[in-house]
Amino acid sequence: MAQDFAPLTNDLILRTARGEDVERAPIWIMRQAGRYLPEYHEAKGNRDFFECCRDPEVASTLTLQPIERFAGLLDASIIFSDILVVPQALGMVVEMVEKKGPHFPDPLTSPDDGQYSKVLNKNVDVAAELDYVYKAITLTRKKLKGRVPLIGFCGAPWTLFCYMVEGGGTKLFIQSKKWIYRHPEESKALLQKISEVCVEYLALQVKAGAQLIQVFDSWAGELSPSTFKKFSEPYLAYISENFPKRLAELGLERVPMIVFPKGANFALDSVCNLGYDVVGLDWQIDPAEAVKIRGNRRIVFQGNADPGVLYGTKEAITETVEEMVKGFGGGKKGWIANLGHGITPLVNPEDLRFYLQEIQRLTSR
Ligand SMILES: Cc1c2[nH]c(c1CCC(=O)O)Cc1[nH]c(c(CCC(=O)O)c1C)Cc1[nH]c(c(CCC(=O)O)c1C)Cc1[nH]c(c(C)c1CCC(=O)O)C2
Repeated sequence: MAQDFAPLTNDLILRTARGEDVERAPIWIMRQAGRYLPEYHEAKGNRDFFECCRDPEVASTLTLQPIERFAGLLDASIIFSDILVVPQALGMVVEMVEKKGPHFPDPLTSPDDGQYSKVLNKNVDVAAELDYVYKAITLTRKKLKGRVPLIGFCGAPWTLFCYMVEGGGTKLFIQSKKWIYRHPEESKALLQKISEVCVEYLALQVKAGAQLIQVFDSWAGELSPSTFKKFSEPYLAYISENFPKRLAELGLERVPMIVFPKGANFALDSVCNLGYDVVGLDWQIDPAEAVKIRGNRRIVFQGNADPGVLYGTKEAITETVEEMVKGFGGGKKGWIANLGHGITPLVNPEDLRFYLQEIQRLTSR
């Protein structure tokens, strides 16, 4: 490692991800830095969202906010960035529209569209295009001073593909479905291109200081069992196979890999064979059922309470945590506590604190 970072004083999530027995389940929360925190709005001010991602000082400040607010209750940090920086690196314009979400003014409309071949043939300099992310990671590692490990991430090829063809969020996935059912080969070529960029991007995040990585397949649940096998799984497998190889080429040690194929519980059995150390679960699967499907495979689960429970009473939170802890077998092995998806806006941060405390209390026994 080129950088000289302080040694970790909490490596619980790394030991858990490697399948070791642990004293309690490690905890982190997807989207733990973000809009539910008043200090996020304060630090962001009226800066543009991607401007915050591109400014290492701001991005590292935002990454540290939940770690500072919930000191002793979070066992990992995740770099403040977005999955859509990869489409930007591929040459697409992406804007974040206040209160609306991401918008691509010029999405990929069809294989004959000039944009498609431009993106497909672009020689992406992943080191240069996303240099600001690596700088943010290195600065964050310095500021963390070894308190907790830092997670790097990217979007899964299928999820990024959806954004690139839809031009933003969607409920119907009309364009994505047109692409895969009318232009399967051209879709696969684009998915492959995205996968290659993701491998390099993740490896360079590790070089900069990321200590584990997560691949977010937020739209996996829009596919059928058959199309998930064709348009998502092969590319998730490409990443899990080639990312460690790329690390080795760069002289870097292997780091744990997490995959989160949201909504794809129908494919959990085969997702457990994709080559990832950790599989993220959403709240639509019973932990005990997931544990049964896992069998004796050396896979660690991550998740999975309904993020909506944080709008509930303390009693509802405690009951949910009790069920989750029991379902995952107590938390001494094989489980990283989280929510089943990102924390949502308007959650009271103190209710998140109670959720974290309850997990710690019920897994420390
Ligand atoms: C699908 C997706 C995106 N981005 C991401 C995903 C995968 C996870 C998931 O499924 O939720 C991942 C992401 N986005 C963000 C992070 C930062 C790190 C963290 O988890 O704390 C991470 C890991 C910051 C963000 N990314 C975004 C914000 C909000 C920006 C703002 O309005 O201030 C933050 C803090 C904006 C964003 N970015 C994206 C959308 C759809 C939106 C708008 C809607 C929303 O906020 O949920 C794309």
